[in-house]
Amino acid sequence: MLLGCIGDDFTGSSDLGNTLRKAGMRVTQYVGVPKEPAAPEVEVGIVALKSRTVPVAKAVRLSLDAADWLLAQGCRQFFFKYCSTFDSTPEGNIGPVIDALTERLGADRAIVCPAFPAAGRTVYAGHLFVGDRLLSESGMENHPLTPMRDPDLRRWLAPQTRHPVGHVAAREVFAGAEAIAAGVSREVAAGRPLVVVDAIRDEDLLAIGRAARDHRLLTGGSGIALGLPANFRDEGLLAGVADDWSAAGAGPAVVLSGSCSTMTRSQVARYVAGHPALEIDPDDLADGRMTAALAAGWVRAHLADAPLVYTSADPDAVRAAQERHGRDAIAARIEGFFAELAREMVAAGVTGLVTAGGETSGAVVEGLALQALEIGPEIAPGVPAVRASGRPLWLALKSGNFGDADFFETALVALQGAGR
Ligand SMILES: Nc1ncnc2c1ncn2[C@@H]1O[C@H](COP(=O)(O)OP(=O)(O)OP(=O)(O)O)[C@@H](O)[C@H]1O
Ligand SMILES: O=C(O)[C@@H](O)C(=O)CO
Repeated sequence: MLLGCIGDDFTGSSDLGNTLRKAGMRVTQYVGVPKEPAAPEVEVGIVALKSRTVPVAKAVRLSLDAADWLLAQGCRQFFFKYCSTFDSTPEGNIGPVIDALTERLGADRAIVCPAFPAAGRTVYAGHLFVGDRLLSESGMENHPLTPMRDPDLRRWLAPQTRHPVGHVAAREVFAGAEAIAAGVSREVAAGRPLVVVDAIRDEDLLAIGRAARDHRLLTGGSGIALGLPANFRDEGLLAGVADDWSAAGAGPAVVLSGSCSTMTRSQVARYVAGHPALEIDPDDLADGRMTAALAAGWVRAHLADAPLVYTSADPDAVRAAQERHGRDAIAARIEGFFAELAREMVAAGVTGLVTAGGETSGAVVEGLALQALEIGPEIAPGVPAVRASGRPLWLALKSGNFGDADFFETALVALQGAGR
């Protein structure tokens, strides 16, 4: 294994896997820290954690366990993947995890760059933009768990870390890899080892990747991984990605959506117009009127038409459900429902699963006790098809904000083949 990655959620981890596979590396995503060594052909191992919004100490412990396993696999470079919208609070978890990883890995510097231009996330003058809006005016200021109220990454990260935060500005990035490397070294020499680096185009990310050739640790969104495979290729270390994806699952497929993001809700609305769909009311789950067994019966009756089961709802409905049942309690109930439903579906012969939402996808993948996912071809920016190792199951784990309105249909074609 050459590159060891730690992802703070499941969909984000497959987003990173997508970038690295497209650039020519053999990628496996692990569901939590594996107990066994990796297969010898794996060039990139991504340990996917559910650590974005857990208490700081737990996020640090999980991330260090992942780092130890990746160290044992012989990785020479490490990557901490967080969200391209820098989802965190003044307490963490991005800063504390970077601090802990720099120490454990003996890294004297860590680039901080959530830019992902293909998804509209850019960093300029140390500020994070979503499309043409500052992060703090993009809707992310209302995020239920990690409201992002300051777009200045240097200011947002400062209270989260023990280290001063530096900056390499766009004009240095535009000057290319050497200028970026010099800029980072200047910041480190000045006592600012966590360095926010501007990036607004893929070519900036490629240059950052070249500049970071010898960095022990990088941190960011999937974007700055774009330039890393070329470094390994230059050294003749890559075997090339096997092109064996044609064997996608021929069995039935199901879409499960627990994401309530604006994009997912428009995807649900589009899909409902042409497919059987079952909307789950959280109140019914809470009082037992709806169960995974009942929903599974409905799904089995519609299996030929790739049915959708969803709890996706607008912010007012979500807020009301949270007030009635408690935010964490209702989330746990819904996630448990999807996990059990997925188990029933796989037992019923489903070979394709599309899941929407990071927490939802994490619950499903953990509920199915999948241990490793091979990263396959891209379905949409940030979303690859993945195959469960050793099982006849193909999945698409979609982050809340990713994909266009037709995403579910597009994903089913990718998972089941063009013949569906
Ligand atoms: N109708 C609802 N009412 C209350 N909570 C809900 C409802 N539907 C889903 N949830 C919960 O909201 C959370 C949605 O988070 P999830 O990570 O799955 O989606 P997301 O935040 O849109 O995606 P991402 O993290 O990839 O951006 C889950 O914990 C889910 O259980
Ligand atoms: O970086 C992103 O935006 C995604 O991979 C993600 O982590 C969303 O949860």
